[in-house]
Amino acid sequence: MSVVAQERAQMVGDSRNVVLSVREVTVGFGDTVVLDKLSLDVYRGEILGFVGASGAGKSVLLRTILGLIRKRSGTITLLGQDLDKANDRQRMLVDMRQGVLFQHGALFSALTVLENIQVPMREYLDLPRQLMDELAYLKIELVGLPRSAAQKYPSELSGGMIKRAALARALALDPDIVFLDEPTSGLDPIGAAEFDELVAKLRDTMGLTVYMVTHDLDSLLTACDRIAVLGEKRVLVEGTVEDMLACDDPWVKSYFRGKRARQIDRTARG
Ligand SMILES: Nc1ncnc2c1ncn2[C@@H]1O[C@H](COP(=O)(O)OP(=O)(O)OP(=O)(O)O)[C@@H](O)[C@H]1O
Repeated sequence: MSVVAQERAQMVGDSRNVVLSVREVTVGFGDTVVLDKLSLDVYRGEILGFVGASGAGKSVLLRTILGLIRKRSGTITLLGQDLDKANDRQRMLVDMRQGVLFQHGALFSALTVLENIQVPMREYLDLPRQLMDELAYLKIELVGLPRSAAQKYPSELSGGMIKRAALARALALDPDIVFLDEPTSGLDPIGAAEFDELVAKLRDTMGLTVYMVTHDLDSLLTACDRIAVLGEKRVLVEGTVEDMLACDDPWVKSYFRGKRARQIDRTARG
């Protein structure tokens, strides 16, 4: 957790303020169980990196948390609200306090960047046009896009700009938590590192909590405060990079102690 986030957490008297709590969640399709009694906590102000082998169920968990897939059992408490017990209004309030950046950005191609950012505002708020424009421009600035990007369509943007525009849309309602699904996939290493820096900056300045599904070792090793590894249908191990290095699970070992990881570690240590 960053110093700023820690200070903020201490101010409210709880340095381990849980924003998302997943308890014994089981999800399956037909005869196949994908997640089996999986539990995971995400704390306020942290960047949690969620990693696991391809097909392990990272997207399934994310979609379950977002209410897009029905779980078989277990509880998910987001921002203090047990999602199973939420009525429509409570669900809407939780939805307003979370932002999502789907893989590949998932911007509406027929809308400009400005209009894309305004989609959540139109859905949840009743604001005059001029105010919505001002707010959207603020988000554009926040994610490091030039003002001129506002009137562009997604097809006119580079991959990195699309990610930033999608992040701006995820931040449209000043959420408490953002879910990022493979945010740096498709970006070159410099673009990916810049995106990671942006996410860390937003966490520091806005006190944002970040749940990041990623395969990107650089992100995991340099941007994330904590890492959770999905395997065998549950969270195999969670903790710091050191905890990953100390883990004896073969997949975790090969992932975090492989050649690529050693290269990143050497670069980080200068
Ligand atoms: N709607 C669905 N119906 C049936 N099976 C599904 C459905 N969605 C996902 N699955 C299965 O659940 C398993 C986990 O898939 P998921 O997409 O969550 O993996 P992942 O960890 O996100 O993989 P990747 O890193 O490759 O994106 C896979 O075997 C997939 O085929």
